[in-house]
Amino acid sequence: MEEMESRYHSMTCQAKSMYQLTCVCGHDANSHSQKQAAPSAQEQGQEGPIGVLTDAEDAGMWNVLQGVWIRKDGEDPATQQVKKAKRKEPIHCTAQRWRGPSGGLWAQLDAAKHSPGWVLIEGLFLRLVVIVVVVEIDVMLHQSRPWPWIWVAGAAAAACDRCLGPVTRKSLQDHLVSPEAVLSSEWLLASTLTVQVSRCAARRCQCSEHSSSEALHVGVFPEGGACIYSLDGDFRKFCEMWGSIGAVSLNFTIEGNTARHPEFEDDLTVWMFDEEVQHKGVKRKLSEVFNETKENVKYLPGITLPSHVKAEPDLQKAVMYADVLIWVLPHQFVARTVQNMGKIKDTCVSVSLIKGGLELEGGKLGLCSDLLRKLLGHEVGVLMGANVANEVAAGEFCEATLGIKDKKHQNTLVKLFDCKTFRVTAVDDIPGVELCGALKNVVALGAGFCDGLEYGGNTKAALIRIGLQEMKTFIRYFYPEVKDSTFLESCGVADLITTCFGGRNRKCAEAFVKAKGTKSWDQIEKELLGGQKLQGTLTAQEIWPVMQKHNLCDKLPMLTTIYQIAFEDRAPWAIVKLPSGMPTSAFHEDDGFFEKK
Ligand SMILES: NC(=O)C1=CN([C@@H]2O[C@H](COP(=O)(O)OP(=O)(O)OC[C@H]3O[C@@H](n4cnc5c(N)ncnc54)[C@H](O)[C@@H]3O)[C@@H](O)[C@H]2O)C=CC1
Ligand SMILES: O=C(CO)COP(=O)(O)O
Repeated sequence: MEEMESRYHSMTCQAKSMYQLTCVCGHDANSHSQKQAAPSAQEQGQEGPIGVLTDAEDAGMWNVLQGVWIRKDGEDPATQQVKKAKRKEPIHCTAQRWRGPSGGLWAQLDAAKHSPGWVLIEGLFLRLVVIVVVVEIDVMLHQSRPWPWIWVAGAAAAACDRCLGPVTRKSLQDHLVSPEAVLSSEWLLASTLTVQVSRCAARRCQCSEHSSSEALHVGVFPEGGACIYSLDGDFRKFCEMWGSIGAVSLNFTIEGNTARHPEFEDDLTVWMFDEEVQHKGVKRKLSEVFNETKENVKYLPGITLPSHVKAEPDLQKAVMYADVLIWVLPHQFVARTVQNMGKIKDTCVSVSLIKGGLELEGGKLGLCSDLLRKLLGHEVGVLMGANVANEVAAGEFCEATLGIKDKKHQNTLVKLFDCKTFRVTAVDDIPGVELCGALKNVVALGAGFCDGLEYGGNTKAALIRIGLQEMKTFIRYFYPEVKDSTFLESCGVADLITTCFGGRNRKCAEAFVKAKGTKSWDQIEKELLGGQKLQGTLTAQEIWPVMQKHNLCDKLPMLTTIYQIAFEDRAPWAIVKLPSGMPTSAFHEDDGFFEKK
């Protein structure tokens, strides 16, 4: 788990500076090294007697800023065994230093605090070392792209952006070496390869701000992982650049945000459940048409998505390198999809946009995100809100609520999703967010009945209010810890309103009433949704046995009535004949809804 966290963390831009070894006196490794005259890159490898122990000016503590340190165990620093490990606590060193054959400077661990060993405090050729586990080498090698230096190039390009504008990845790749060369290489050889990369970056960066000596060096450990060095050790600049490589392997990013945040990779892969569609009079695969036209002609016609969004019909290929899986499919397909997914990265995190999929499990109400968490074995957050798809795709302003516990993931995911037209607020209330998303679809059926009966705005507003009240009662029954404030987020009241006015559940429920019992829900779904799926009816069926089992029907008269109209032939007008004596409001000022100071 620690390893997983470390890997994922390393891909986050928030982790920018944390792998850096810094002396606790406040200097970073670089500033220490600048106590002496800074030699050229070529000279650095020769500085100090190779393999001879020397005394530095200071013994002391070093901080591992990016959480990972490189060490050798045992008394003898000449050992070939190099280990990477996660570490948050400072490292205590003696004043003993040892310079390895490739110029790496090792400090002896203080035996009073650690088991015998050595820690790398300066990297090859340079004054400071930054070790970053970015991507596993096998992942890089099996990418359809030519070679991992694409990612390196991404960093180099970002480094040059300020002076030259974007440098294309293609042009940088021309200078790069083959992956096989690295696989067969020793770790020291990898450092030779880095020179080629840095030359490549330097050639493209000729402004006074980025001299060639500021280029990045990137090496690859034979056992996996990448190692990034800044040549002359300008730590601040390096940190800025680090952001661009740290999360650059996020395979799934939100279009638009990739342009704003260079730390996310451009590619956005969408697993597209393949089906045949008629396109310009010819039967073709949906994914093929999408990749050609960038339009999902079946599910989101009329919207052209940017060129870096790619459809992948092969589920296993689509997910195998993803760092973030974003779940947006009707909940009835979730379990089957997970079963067919094959291997995913250990460090993956999921975000579910799925509204529905509730299940009673041993008296507890299970959520779709619980199922995903159980099947996938990794962190699952939820993103819900007033987000009718075609409006979001058209770039109209809206908000969403991210429910997630883990702060590290929260920061990255907010950055991934949040933009000017899609504002994301994070809360740590997963059940509150997710259940609001699921239940509002049932209330929307009530709003649709109301429209089918051609009642006016006041009536619908009353239904929305009562619906929100019942949502809260239901949710609190199973999850008493759910916060009142969650209902005021986009996932609560806002999603309820938009769905009751513009959603598919509303639309189908209106048609259901107008058909006066002549059409089934399946028929209406087929006629009106063109292959899309209705979630509110399924969710109503999911919660009904739960409400019965827990004697909630009396407390939830509107949800009960909606179910009875939808599935038990109750007359639609019953929606406005709710029993009297219901609580007039679940939201009194004194129950915490308006959070007290
Ligand atoms: N459409 C919307 O406005 C929003 C939808 N959601 C939620 O996202 C989830 C998905 O909804 P939509 O994208 O609207 O889907 P949808 O209701 O339009 O259903 C069609 C989708 O299901 C996929 N599909 C069909 N058969 C499949 C199968 N056998 N296996 C896997 N996938 C299959 C199709 O490829 C297509 O992407 C739902 O839980 C919904 O509540 C959340 C926010 C907004
Ligand atoms: O969830 C949605 C908007 O946030 C979409 O709602 P419908 O499924 O009712 O269209």
